[in-house]
Amino acid sequence: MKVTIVGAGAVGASCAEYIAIKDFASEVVLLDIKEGYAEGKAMDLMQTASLNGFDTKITGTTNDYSKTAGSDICVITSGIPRKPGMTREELIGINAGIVKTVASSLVQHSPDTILIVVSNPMDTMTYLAHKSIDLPKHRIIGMGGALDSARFKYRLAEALGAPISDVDGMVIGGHSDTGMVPLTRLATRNSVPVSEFIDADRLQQVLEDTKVGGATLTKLLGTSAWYAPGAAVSALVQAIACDQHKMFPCSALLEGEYGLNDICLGVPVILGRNGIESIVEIELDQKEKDHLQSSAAGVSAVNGLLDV
Ligand SMILES: NC(=O)c1ccc[n+]([C@@H]2O[C@H](COP(=O)([O-])OP(=O)(O)OC[C@H]3O[C@@H](n4cnc5c(N)ncnc54)[C@H](O)[C@@H]3O)[C@@H](O)[C@H]2O)c1
Ligand SMILES: O=C(O)C[C@H](O)C(=O)O
Repeated sequence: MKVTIVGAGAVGASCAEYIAIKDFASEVVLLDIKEGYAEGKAMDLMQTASLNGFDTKITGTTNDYSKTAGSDICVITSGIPRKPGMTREELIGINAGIVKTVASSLVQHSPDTILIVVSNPMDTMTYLAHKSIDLPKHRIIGMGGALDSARFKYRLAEALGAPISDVDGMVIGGHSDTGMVPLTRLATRNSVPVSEFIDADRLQQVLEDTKVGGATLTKLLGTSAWYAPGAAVSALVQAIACDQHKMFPCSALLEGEYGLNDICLGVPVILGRNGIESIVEIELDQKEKDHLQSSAAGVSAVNGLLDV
């Protein structure tokens, strides 16, 4: 199993580290445009192998796509992160050009790959990948919902005073400060609705904190987060590589599902060796449907800024 990660920055390197520690891939290639950077990150990570007990071979390259040839899975994390006070959508001007070029270079060398898009604004960058390269729709996946759901579970556990392993919950919709749809109605503690443990106001606070999870960290760190994003990407890569058929909310190209068309948006999908094995259509109540529709409208408006 060969995995390429483009962008050896904070998220790309974190993702490579988690993949290596889980030890399911034979090879991880890090590629970056900055001279020597990916080579340095790869060497540093390889010097953790004997300490962390993994056999995954990590190599780095400065923009040489021939080294990525034959990758089973490619991850795009290249591009700029936001600074405090910015939205993800403001990154479109620089990141669209980067994602378009990187995606087509990757597919040129790995025509059978499954592509995971991470760069922001992620739903729009995933849509751009669909529009600009020739891969079947189940092989282009945007990562956002897995991260947002992990943050939702963190906030739920905090509010409930429960261990995180006790709680379950999912965030669908756009990966943006306003577009996320945390499904509070369906969140549980050991199968019991969380509304049995906390009141509506506290649950609303959990929802609001979840939606601004990325912005909160950006304010604290001065740049956007990388540990949980890297872990979330590595979970998707593992689900595909190991054909786990696990369900994650991912940004998928919708063709009628949830009443939406010609848009990439976070919905529950089953991930396996073919990428998106299926899109799961869950029954939403009217309020959730309305939130998903307005989230889609927001993403569509940003997609409209693309030159595709
Ligand atoms: N989808 C998500 O949930 C999620 C989570 C975290 C970060 N992100 C996004 O991921 C992106 C990366 O974030 P980061 O914190 O790792 O940033 P970073 O600045 O640490 O790393 C980005 C790397 O991309 C490289 N790069 C830029 N242009 C390139 C090109 N054309 N080819 C190859 N490499 C190139 C840079 O040299 C840099 O090393 C940002 O757009 C950020 O918003 C998304
Ligand atoms: O918040 C960001 O800009 C980065 C990423 O999308 C995140 O949610 O951490």
